Amino acid sequence: METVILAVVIAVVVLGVLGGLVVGSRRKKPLPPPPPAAPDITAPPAEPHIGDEAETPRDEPRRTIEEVDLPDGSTGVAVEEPPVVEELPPTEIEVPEPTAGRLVRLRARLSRSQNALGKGLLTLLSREHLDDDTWEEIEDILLTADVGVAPTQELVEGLRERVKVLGTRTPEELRGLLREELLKLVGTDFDRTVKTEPETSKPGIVMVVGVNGTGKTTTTGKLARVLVADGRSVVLGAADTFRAAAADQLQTWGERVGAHTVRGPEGGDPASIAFDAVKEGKEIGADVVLIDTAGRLHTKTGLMDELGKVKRVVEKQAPLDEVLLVLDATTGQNGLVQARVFAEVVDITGIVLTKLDGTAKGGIVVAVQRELGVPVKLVGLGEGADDLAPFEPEAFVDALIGD
Ligand SMILES: Nc1nc2c(ncn2[C@@H]2O[C@H](COP(=O)(O)OP(=O)(O)OP(=O)(O)O)[C@@H](O)[C@H]2O)c(=O)[nH]1
Repeated sequence: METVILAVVIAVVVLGVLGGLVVGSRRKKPLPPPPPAAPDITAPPAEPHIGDEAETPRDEPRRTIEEVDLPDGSTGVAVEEPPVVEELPPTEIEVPEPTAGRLVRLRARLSRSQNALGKGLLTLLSREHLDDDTWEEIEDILLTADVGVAPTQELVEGLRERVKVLGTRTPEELRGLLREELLKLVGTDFDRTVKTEPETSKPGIVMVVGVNGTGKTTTTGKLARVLVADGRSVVLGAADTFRAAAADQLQTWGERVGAHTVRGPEGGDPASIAFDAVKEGKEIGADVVLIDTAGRLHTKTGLMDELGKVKRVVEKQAPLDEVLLVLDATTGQNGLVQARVFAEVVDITGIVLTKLDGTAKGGIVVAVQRELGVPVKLVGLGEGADDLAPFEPEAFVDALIGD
């Protein structure tokens, strides 16, 4: 019996020792490194290029928002916040520059472009002997500046007479003489205010006309700024339905100063848009309605008739206070022919000479007033928003002859 017990004990001890050895050796063995996880290879996303369409995944049919399961909060998956769409701030209303003294402010542009006229005349007049040749040169300078034949002769005669009476001349005296004679030509008696305050009831109605590309839309926009600067409220009528971008262009001008634009479909009837603009101006109690019309060649009878119709339709509601003819000063004498035809179709009451900053032909101011008997009321002296100035003869002549 004892032998059996002993044998069992020995067997247990031997088994225990063997088991311990095996476990111990397992503990000491370093574990082999785990096999590297198979890399999840996906093609790198290609950089999108400007104009690329965003692709929809091809294997997933499109789902509507109702079909998309929202993750329930219990899964612990972080729910991404929807992106916050920032509201665009409303277009900021600009405060246009005051209109008073704009021409003086823009004088440098005028003098730069008109230098040849004033400086040339002064140089010639300063010659010791003013012989016939010199007077002819003076005439040439005036004609080159598009003053026109009759006004040129008047000016030369006037100067000749006064220089003779004066005898010896100082530069200051000559400048004074020339200034007076030029002022006579430009005219100081015209009423150059843009009529926007009707005697009976509001609003004042202004229509802007002219051939293509003279600057009508730009001028209408700038004029809205002039009026807003003077404290008036404005409605714009985009009756240029011919040029696709014209209504947008006008509306942008309007938005900048808080003026509403009445517009219609592209290619629509300009007369009905003009009518609606005046109607709206009346309804909201605006001070002025400015109507921009499409550019048209004075030689196209059909288009000129259409312009007459726009005027007549507007006048069913109230008479027009101003019909402004926009002339591009760089076209010089060609503008006169246009002016004549436009004046026949719609009574022109004022002239806007644009692009005077880019031409030495400032004499056109004189010529066009003579041609129509209508004053230049505004001049465009650049592409900037406030580069439209009420025309002031003194400031204009001073810019021509310099200080
Ligand atoms: N330098 C200069 N450019 C001007 C002036 N006035 C207008 N322009 C430019 O002339 C170009 C034509 O102006 P718009 O106002 O589009 O001409 P538009 O008469 O309405 O043109 P249509 O509708 O096609 O007949 C634009 O580039 C204007 O910026 C100005 O006084 N000086």
